[in-house]
Amino acid sequence: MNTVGISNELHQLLAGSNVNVQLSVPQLVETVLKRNEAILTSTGAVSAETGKYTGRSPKDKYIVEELVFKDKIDWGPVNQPISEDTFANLYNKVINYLKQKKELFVFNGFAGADAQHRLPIQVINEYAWHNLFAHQLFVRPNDEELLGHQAEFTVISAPGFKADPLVDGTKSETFIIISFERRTVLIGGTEYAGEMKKSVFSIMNYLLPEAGILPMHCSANVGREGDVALFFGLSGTGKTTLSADPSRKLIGDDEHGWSSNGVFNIEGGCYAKTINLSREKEPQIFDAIRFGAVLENVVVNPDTRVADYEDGTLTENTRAAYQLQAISNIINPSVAGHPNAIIFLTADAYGVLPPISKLSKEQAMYHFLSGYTSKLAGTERGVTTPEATFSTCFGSPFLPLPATRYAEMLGQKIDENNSRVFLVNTGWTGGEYGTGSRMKLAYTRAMIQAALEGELNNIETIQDGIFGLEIPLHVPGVPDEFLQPIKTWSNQAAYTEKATELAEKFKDNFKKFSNVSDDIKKLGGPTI
Ligand SMILES: Nc1ncnc2c1ncn2[C@@H]1O[C@H](COP(=O)(O)OP(=O)(O)O)[C@@H](O)[C@H]1O
Ligand SMILES: C=C(OP(=O)(O)O)C(=O)O
Ligand SMILES: [Mn+2]
Repeated sequence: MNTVGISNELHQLLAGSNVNVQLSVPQLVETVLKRNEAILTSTGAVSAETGKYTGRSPKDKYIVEELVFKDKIDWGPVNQPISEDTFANLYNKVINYLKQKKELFVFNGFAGADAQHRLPIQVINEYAWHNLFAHQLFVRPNDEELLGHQAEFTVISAPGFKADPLVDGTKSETFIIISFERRTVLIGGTEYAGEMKKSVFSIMNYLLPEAGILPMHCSANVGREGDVALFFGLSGTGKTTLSADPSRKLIGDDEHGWSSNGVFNIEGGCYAKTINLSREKEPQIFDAIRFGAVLENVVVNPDTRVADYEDGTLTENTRAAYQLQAISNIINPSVAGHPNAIIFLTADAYGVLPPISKLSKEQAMYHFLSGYTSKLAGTERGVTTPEATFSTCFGSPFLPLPATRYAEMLGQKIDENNSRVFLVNTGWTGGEYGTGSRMKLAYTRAMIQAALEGELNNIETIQDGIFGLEIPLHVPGVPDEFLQPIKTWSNQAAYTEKATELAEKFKDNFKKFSNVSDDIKKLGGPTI
């Protein structure tokens, strides 16, 4: 076996296995096709299907309850405890399972584009296409970095290994378990590649705050003047779509750290939704899907091998994974200065939040902690229509520490850097989900452009009567009446009723933040 780059313990455990370490992208593509794990498509990308699991399984995600970490983790439905024994038992079973495979695939690289703050990681895969995904999504080492590479965290993904809940102490056949003590993520039972990247993100959400760095579930790009913008949002709210902007260089589409030097990407690639993807609306993403890219659950014509992005038969959560370099205007390495503008994206299925509004400092903190949005179909198992949710910090599924820890850091950083904050509704307008329609992407882009270019700094605004948000009266390229939700509803009483219902939900949800300052409680939320 080629043992270069395998940690000692694993080396012993996997002795005798045929381990392919650090295959190149062409080698991986070749292997994926040879093993019939995926098919080649007309653009040169490969396309894989993941069977039963086409989105994340949050209910099957655990953190091992280890003494040193026990008091730090925010235990609950997101961070479910699992015992050390349960983990050890599953770990051994997974290793034994992997040893029986004809070949395995290993990627050595980093989480974190900033050399000062990165985490050396190792990803061990049963499937070659998952290893190709790891190559695209994580930060690749150069030759010199590879020589000195010493993994500090290992991700083991064995989708073909299914747990037996009765014996193994899991809830289902699927498990995603993080052990901070053994510095390992163990994944079994699911083929959805997103689990690998999001579990590494969860690890970084634990490790970075200890180093004084704020980890963020956001995309980021930089303008001609070097001005940095962040786009926070839960899945499907537009982080990837809106950060791909021909007039701004992409830093990253999903996970970033904010240190005392500025922001850096945690990843080396993007994971774009491809449902209804068109070259006309999203040219950069469309063109990134070429050789080396991995399509997931996209329906492909078996003869022409043309991908049909309109087809959501397998899932709404169809995806493409590609390295950042597949986008033409990126910043490399993915490191930039402090954010000038911060945008909170929310896909409001009630259709009552303004398409863009300016937030005061208190409102920014209130909305960051609230993290109101809708879970959109597909990304999590079982969600088939938009579901209103409050996801603290716009990323609660990935936060091992209490939300207030991240919020305090954000508040301080916004103060220090005078970053402007906007709330952008990329969800529904003219009525709630079902009667209204999804916000037009071209309008959202126009509003974001205006915000980032400073055009909304000193303009006339009107205060929303229910949420207290400052709504601009005019935005270039967007009809005035579109800016105020009440004007987009045909029945204004119905609007008020729905908006009030949502405002009450905000207030109920915020009750759990008892330690938050009175200013944020009084000035941040709905005014009714
Ligand atoms: N107004 C809008 N703003 C942003 N995205 C929109 C809008 N209308 C429709 N969409 C679609 O919503 C999806 C947003 O998903 P994505 O950018 O991948 O979200 P995230 O990266 O936050 O998970 C894309 O498929 C995009 O085409
Ligand atoms: C990959 C995911 O994130 P996003 O939809 O934000 O890209 C996910 O939540 O599984
Ligand atoms: Mn995304």
